[in-house]
Amino acid sequence: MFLKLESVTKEYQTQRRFRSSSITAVDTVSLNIKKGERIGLVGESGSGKSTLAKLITKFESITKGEIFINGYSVHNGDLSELELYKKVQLVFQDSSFSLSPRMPVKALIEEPLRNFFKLNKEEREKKCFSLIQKVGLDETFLERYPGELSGGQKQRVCIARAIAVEPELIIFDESLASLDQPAQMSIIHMLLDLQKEKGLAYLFITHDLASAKKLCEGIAVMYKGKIVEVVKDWKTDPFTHPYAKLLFHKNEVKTIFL
Ligand SMILES: Nc1ncnc2c1ncn2[C@@H]1O[C@H](COP(=O)(O)OP(=O)(O)OP(=O)(O)O)[C@@H](O)[C@H]1O
Repeated sequence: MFLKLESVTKEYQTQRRFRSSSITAVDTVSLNIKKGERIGLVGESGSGKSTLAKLITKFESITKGEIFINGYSVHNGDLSELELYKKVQLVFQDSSFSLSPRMPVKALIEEPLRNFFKLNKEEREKKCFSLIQKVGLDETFLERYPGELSGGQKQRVCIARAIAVEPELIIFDESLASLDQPAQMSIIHMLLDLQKEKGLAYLFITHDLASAKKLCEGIAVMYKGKIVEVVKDWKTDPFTHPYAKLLFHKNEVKTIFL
């Protein structure tokens, strides 16, 4: 098993007018993702999806439970930050804040290549060309600066940077939500091709079940901090939990009327 979540809980402490209370954002969640598996994580706003992504990538500390990558504990210090970063990449809804405005796209894509691989200048340039093409942009974009790109183009550069690391898992947290339908579809096709080529695993977080179904075979449904249902193949396995059924039904109705 590549990723294993065992009874993961995250509580946030809040302070209001001298009174402290806690919010359970993620509540005893267990989930497994195999190498090369594509899992959609769906659920309404506030159900704990982003918190779960932050726990897997150690952006947040865990309250209870444990997360394992290839059998190594993420929160108990078995993996260094660098090892974790090399294995798991996280792409946010608006990752453009991570793009330095003073660096051209080429330098931005070269950065992870320099950090993780021993390549000479020529090999690095070749890799940059191939990565920019993989995300559906042509090589002229390599000379541009982030400020000269549209939102969708910036997202593609962020995805190219994530792929450059050659991770085993990419977590997309509403990463395509700000893109129009054709741009979303073209990135989804690119991700499917890439998955076939490299055997990457994806955790695709969204509140839109329809887009999760386009990219993923498995769907995990989150509701009020808990994973209430996991179907390993949504084409054949029925949803049984009432909230998951409602979500699935809403999606069917939306598809019929579109
Ligand atoms: N830093 C924080 N401090 C306190 N509460 C938080 C914090 N971050 C998230 N929460 C709370 O945890 C719960 C889960 O939030 P989270 O962002 O994980 O939900 P989500 O499913 O990703 O929602 P969305 O789809 O709207 O992004 C929410 O009730 C939220 O208000």
